[in-house]
Amino acid sequence: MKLIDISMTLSKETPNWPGDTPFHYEIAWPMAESGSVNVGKIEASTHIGTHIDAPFHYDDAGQKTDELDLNRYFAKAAVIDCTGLSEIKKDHINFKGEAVTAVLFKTCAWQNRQVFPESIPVLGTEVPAYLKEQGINLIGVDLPSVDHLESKELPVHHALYAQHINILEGIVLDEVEAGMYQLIAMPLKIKGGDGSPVRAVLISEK
Ligand SMILES: Nc1ccccc1C(=O)C[C@H](N)C(=O)O
Ligand SMILES: [Zn+2]
Ligand SMILES: [Zn+2]
Repeated sequence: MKLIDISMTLSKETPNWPGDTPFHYEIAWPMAESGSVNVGKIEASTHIGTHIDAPFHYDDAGQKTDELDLNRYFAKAAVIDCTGLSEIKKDHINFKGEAVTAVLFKTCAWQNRQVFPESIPVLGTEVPAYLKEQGINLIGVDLPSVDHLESKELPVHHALYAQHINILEGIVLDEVEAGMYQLIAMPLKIKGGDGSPVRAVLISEK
């Protein structure tokens, strides 16, 4: 069984959403002071790097990070190659395989992970209803958002939410072939949270 890491590295080079809290790590209590151990301290937006959005991120009444159903993040997942598309339409979505509950879109549109992208491909607003019909309850993108970066209305976030589909953002799929995998991407149990960084991995079904 081979794990494929599809997570971004968290460091001071990890680009944050413009204006949001950057990632910061420091050794707050070095061994020389504590006498026994190095102890670190972290600060960051909950939407840093590879992360999930809790529905509370886009709806005040939505589910919080600690209330999420973890089954969704331990899922049979189809990776779909959408390289070069500026809008992903439902015709691009073809996967075979039973009991698939997650679809991961490989766009390869965010190559340099040390810089926040200027523009990104988006999902067509008809895609969520189609995915729901296929039994999907989680989608993932190799991008910092499922909507246009300037969007304030977040039509795709809301269209997914209306279909009870959760969102995983910032995965790295450049080296991953289209096909079927087991996905594991567990959010931290942050009480009242609006999202969480995750360590996302795939296990090949082959
Ligand atoms: N961190 C932010 C700060 C301000 C405005 C949006 C964001 C976002 O994170 C939006 C993005 N669609 C996201 O869910 O990750
Ligand atoms: Zn997010
Ligand atoms: Zn989002």
